[in-house]
Amino acid sequence: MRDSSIKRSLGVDLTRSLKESRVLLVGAGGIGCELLKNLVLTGFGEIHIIDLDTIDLSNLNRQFLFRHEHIKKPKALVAKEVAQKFRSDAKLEAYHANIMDDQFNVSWFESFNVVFNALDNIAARRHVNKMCLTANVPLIESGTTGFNGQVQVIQKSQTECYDCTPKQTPKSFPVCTIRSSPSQPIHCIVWAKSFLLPELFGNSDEEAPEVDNTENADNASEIADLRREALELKELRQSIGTEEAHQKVFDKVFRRDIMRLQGMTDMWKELEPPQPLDFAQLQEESASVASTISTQDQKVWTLGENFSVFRDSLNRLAHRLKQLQEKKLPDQDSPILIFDKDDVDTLDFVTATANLRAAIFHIEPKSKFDVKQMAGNIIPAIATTNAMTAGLCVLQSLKVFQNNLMQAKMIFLERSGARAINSDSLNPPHSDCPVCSPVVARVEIDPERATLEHLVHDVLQTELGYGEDLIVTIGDTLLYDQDFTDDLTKRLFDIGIKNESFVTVKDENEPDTRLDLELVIMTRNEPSSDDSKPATLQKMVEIPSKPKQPAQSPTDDAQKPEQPVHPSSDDATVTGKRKREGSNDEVEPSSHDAKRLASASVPDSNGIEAIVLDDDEEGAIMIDD
Ligand SMILES: Nc1ncnc2c1ncn2[C@@H]1O[C@H](COP(=O)(O)OP(=O)(O)OP(=O)(O)O)[C@@H](O)[C@H]1O
Ligand SMILES: [Zn+2]
Repeated sequence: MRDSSIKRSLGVDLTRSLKESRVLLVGAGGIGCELLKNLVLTGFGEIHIIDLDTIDLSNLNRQFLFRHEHIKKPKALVAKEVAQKFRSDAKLEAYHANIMDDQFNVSWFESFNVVFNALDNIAARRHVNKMCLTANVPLIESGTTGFNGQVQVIQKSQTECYDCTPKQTPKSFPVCTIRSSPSQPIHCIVWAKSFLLPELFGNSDEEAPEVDNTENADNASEIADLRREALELKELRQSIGTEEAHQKVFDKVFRRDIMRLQGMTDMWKELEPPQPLDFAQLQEESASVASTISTQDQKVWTLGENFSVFRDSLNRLAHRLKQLQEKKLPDQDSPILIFDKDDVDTLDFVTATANLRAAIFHIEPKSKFDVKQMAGNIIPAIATTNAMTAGLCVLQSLKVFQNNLMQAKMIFLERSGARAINSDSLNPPHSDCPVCSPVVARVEIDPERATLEHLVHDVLQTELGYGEDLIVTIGDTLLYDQDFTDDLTKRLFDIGIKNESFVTVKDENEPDTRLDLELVIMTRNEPSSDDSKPATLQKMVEIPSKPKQPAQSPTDDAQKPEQPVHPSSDDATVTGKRKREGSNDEVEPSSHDAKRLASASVPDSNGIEAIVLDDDEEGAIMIDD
């Protein structure tokens, strides 16, 4: 976009703020590539991009900054290089690194006006959320799955943070369902990917996260049997690479193990018992199968075809393993092969063996394409969802730059509802959120002299007025409480507290208990003089009391805590009252007026008429002109 067009759309003031801004983009994948293009073309002045990964063939269909010649190159560096061509005066900085590395500390985060998350995992999202809260930098969090997308604006003390609502952990299946009584295609796929493949080619001692191995009185004997079976399979590993390997594996997992299960009649009172497969019969059926069958990934293969792909992929994997073994140096660990959705040999093996197992348990088979989605835990990434989400991220960030957090929204992209784009007001922070409810304070220490006692007595008790009853922890490790004073005389550095460590302080004083306190430890650059205190608070902070839990009225019981909260239009921060159940279309008149005003053409301080982009009442994006 030309500068003059940007100015006309955003107004002179906002355009200038963007030009002078310094923003961080975390992740240069599906959303990240789109977002970087938007940021550059909208005129953001300085953009830092970080991504730990290199470019893969499977990224090219939607991560449009990348081309075939970029495969194996760092995403962040290529993204910077390509986006620079859109606007030569944009200042871009790229890091091929993990955002969780220590070098990206609170002070570094503080140097940005806004941070954009375009990540694909909870751990990194949580980390950036915490860093932004501590550095008091607004965060625009985003994510997509298939046709669904979400954008959330997070600002310390004013909105919900990423961790205010619990996040779903990936689904796991009980070990007995996977190993003895599958009833869905996914059970057979998890068995092939997380049990059979690792037993034959991988690290079978590692527990797969999607298999729940918890033992209890009901499944103890079954688990003992399964251990024995696994041991037999391990022995079979020796035969891998020989002519008869596929028959040995087949006879064990698709015949003998199944006959044992069949014999457990109690299990099959309600269900149809499993039927072992016959090697000779399938050998015959597969004789006429074309050798190209495994390339037909949208077709659901017949039993004979699955048998053929099983035999063929087992040979391919065995050959690869042998080659790796031959190259292995004496001091290296034994080579292994692990599942990767983009590794055709492992995907063929998992598809074929999952389908053979599905036939045994009377479960519908799946195409290789479907198995790839299910085994890779992937919901297909859709380029247009990413593009729309990235656009919405920028629109939301404009409100932050306009100091207009009241107008910022939680945005949802959906395919199923009446509208593609829906919005909701931002919720205030949850008072019991372990991440954003603590008060943050900084403590400067002289690393040579400061002990835990200096922290507890000088800073917490003398400066901040804590009583005797407090608990000090770092991560999950207890540093101090009234009954544990062993480390008091030790130097902070010697008990694992370094520059930018987070130390949590909990007040145990009843009844007037203060909110939790998060201390960020900052080491002094210059050694301090001997008569100065080794640990001091950088700036005094107020630590309010914990809010008392209100007595619940009967009507409160009907309200779920997750329900959205409307901001009241005249509040400085996002606080407000709960929306009534089923009142999605309810509009507050005062906020309505505010929105109409914001979306009208208004002359800015230079008299230029700005066309302001905004959400309308219904959640759609509107451009007034
Ligand atoms: N801790 C981290 N530090 C830096 N970048 C990260 C971190 N965790 C994830 N990322 C990056 O975030 C991006 C997320 O993008 P996306 O969701 O499109 O995933 P992808 O790995 O590119 O694609 P897919 O998983 O669908 O094959 C990836 O490029 C990934 O490397
Ligand atoms: Zn929170």
